[in-house]
Amino acid sequence: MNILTTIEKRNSGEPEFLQAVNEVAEYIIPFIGENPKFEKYKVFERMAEPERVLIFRVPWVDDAGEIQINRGYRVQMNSAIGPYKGGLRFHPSVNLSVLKFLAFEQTFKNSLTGLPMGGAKGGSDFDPKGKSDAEVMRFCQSFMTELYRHIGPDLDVPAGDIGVGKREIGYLFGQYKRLKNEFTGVLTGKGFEWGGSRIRPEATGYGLIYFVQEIFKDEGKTLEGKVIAISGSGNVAQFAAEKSIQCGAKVVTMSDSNGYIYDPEGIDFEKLAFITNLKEIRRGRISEYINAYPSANYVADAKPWAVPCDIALPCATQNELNETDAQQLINNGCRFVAEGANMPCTREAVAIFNKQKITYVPGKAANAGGVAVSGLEMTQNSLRYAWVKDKVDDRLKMIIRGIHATCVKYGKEADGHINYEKGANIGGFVKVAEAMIDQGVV
Ligand SMILES: NC(=O)C1=CN([C@@H]2O[C@H](COP(=O)(O)OP(=O)(O)OC[C@H]3O[C@@H](n4cnc5c(N)ncnc54)[C@H](O)[C@@H]3O)[C@@H](O)[C@H]2O)C=CC1
Ligand SMILES: O=C(O)CCC(=O)C(=O)O
Repeated sequence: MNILTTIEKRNSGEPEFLQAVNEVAEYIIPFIGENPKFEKYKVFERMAEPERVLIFRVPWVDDAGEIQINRGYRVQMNSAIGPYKGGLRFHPSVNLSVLKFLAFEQTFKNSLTGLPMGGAKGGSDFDPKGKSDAEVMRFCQSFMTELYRHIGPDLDVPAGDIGVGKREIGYLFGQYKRLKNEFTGVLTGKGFEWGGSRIRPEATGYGLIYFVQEIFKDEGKTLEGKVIAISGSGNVAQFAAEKSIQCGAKVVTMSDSNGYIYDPEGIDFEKLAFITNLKEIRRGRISEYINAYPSANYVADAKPWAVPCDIALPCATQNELNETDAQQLINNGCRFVAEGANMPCTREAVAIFNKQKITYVPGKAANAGGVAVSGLEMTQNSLRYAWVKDKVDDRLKMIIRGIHATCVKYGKEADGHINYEKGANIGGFVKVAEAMIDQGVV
């Protein structure tokens, strides 16, 4: 039976996970064909099977005194090159398939950073939207009351993802410290005052723009005056927008799960500060933007891909950009797509980008800046030291340059076009695969 048939049979009913595996397989299976040792040691088959999956009950009491029950998960995918590392997602759509796809992607992404981090992901179907701070705290405490047994600074170091920001990391860290009676770097994305790294909040969004700048640099271009469509309005979207504006680009859209805003004059620093306050403090909806800035439009129940732009940065969630969106973006002049989110483009959308030679950068390369700075936070915690902002930012730029170079090395095609997806998948695979062979059949 061929490799993919076995994996598909074993994971039937997990569409997101199989989508992620199929994407990687498209490039890795031919690569394995040219490098038979990887076949002999069944490296790809082993990489597609998590080392461990934890599923647990998370009971908590809401503000009305009612008992609520959610499901918690941690998928510890691969520890060949370092401790498990990857975020926690709190969102009603969370299930095993989604977390396995994210943990699988994370393994390749972490490898690309060049830092010693394995791959993991976790979370819960808990929805923080509409919950009080006290409810979020009680949920986080209950979640950590089980998770703490399975993580540690040299074992597994979770961080944030959708629905998990500084507030949630604080509650999770507080409970871990209380249960273990020790102050260690068991989570990243911590507050600066208690072990967090400078630039970690900004890192995913900034890293995404640094990656686009690397591509433009090779072509002798800059971001000055470029029109950018961004989806999402959370952590990644906000800091991708901030860095884009700093570089002289014009950001015209942002969105949430209810719809998007289109501001043809561009979202400037003041307007972005309004969005940050709206999302991080008031926890409101993006539709409120047009009350403050009436010259912008709000489009309900839609994604921002019909808007003319030079560059599209999907920064919300998986499968948010399909083949119709891809063709519409191209018809409107878009020539660059870089994923701030994990797997936001469907396979059909990517096929259209590849066929029409649109520069497309997958999330495992383009959004690796976040986990890279998490890795630097782990380093600082081990040193019991805190680097200044510029030092972390310089390291982030250096890591992104390295990832770009790896993609070019493995992804350059005969006609000079760079297939970043091919480059990222092969580049991420090689290091993990070699480590797995070195460590025997485990
Ligand atoms: N936070 C980080 O450091 C990293 C995050 N990512 C990825 O970036 C994406 C966004 O994550 P964050 O910004 O951290 O989360 P966040 O919770 O700060 O923001 C999520 C954003 O996505 C929107 N969203 C969620 N579900 C949606 C849906 N079904 N349709 C449309 N919009 C939706 C939300 O309204 C919000 O604007 C995710 O795919 C995440 O896995 C990737 C690398 C690192
Ligand atoms: O910072 C981290 O450890 C995880 C970031 C993350 O979840 C991701 O890269 O998707």
